[in-house]
Amino acid sequence: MEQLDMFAPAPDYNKTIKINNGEYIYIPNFYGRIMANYYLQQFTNTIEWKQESMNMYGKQIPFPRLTAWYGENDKPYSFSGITLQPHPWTKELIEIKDKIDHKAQVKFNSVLLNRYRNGNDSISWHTDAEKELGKNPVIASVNFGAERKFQLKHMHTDEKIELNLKHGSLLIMKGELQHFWKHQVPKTKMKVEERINLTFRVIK
Ligand SMILES: O=C(O)CCC(=O)C(=O)O
Ligand SMILES: [Fe+2]
Repeated sequence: MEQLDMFAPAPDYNKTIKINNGEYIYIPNFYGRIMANYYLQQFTNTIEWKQESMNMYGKQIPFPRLTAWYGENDKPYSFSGITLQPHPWTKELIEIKDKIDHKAQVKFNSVLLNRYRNGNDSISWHTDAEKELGKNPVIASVNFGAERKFQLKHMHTDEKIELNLKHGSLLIMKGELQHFWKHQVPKTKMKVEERINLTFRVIK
């Protein structure tokens, strides 16, 4: 029975992996160490990080991570009961967006940044299937800093997939994935450094 809790190892890198009801591509070395270090430092110092909170049963519960929203200014974004007005693109975000647009063959217009300060910061099971993202959204996620586990779980079959998202890596999720799979970055008891994640999206 223990097997039910096991996460299947990721089969292959750099090419499209077809799973039940979805597809993804994981590219561990999308950025080399020098560029990845540069972006980690830039984003740590220059992004307008905020501690947002969620209203739950009349109480304000802080998110277990810092967030920031950048992109085209006519595209506000709502999730977990909050609406964010984007900051304008920075030079570094545009550079990354151009490289990812090319790779994913999508013109992204917004990016949500998450900053996980230590192992106690996390994002719990959810989908990126908000109305504004439309049907079968492509989500491109870039990672800088500490390696953390990224887990996917099929909503109907409970099938699980786990990836260790490395410094400088890119993960693209597409097809039906957001309608059938939840994802999370769980807390960890291991001593980990900061991690910054950028998820590029198209807001319709
Ligand atoms: O930090 C990550 O890898 C995932 C972030 C995420 O799922 C989100 O912002 O929706
Ligand atoms: Fe997400």
